Amino acid sequence: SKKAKIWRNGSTNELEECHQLLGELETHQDAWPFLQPVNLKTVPGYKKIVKKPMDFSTIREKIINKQYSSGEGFKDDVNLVFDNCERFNEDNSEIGKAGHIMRTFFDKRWTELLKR
Ligand SMILES: Cc1ncccc1N[C@@H](C)c1cnc2ccsc2c1
Repeated sequence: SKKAKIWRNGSTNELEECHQLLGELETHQDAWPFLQPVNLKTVPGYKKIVKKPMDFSTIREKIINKQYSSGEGFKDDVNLVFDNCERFNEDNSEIGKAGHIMRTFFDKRWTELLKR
């Protein structure tokens, strides 16, 4: 059978690890642009430019509703948040800068999570 991935704390419950990491993302000081879905009615162009909107509250709902079968699906949605941010926002804008900071933070914690 597929070898169980052993996570940082020895748990094989990777979705619990993802839930904990989501909490760290949500409480990060630079998380504010990503906490709720972008309002497609009030942000001009967003609906057309960003094909698959994603945000931390939607990811939380998906964890709670067991819509992720593995940590990979969680990781892909978190990266979608940051990819959408780069697509729509200038790198040197307030939101663009927050996205780069949050992506760097996530990448570091994700790597730590995958180490024994
Ligand atoms: C992540 C993102 N990308 C593009 C546009 C918006 C957003 N975030 C929303 C919450 C948002 C919506 N409105 C404002 C107004 C000032 S910052 C901010 C942030």
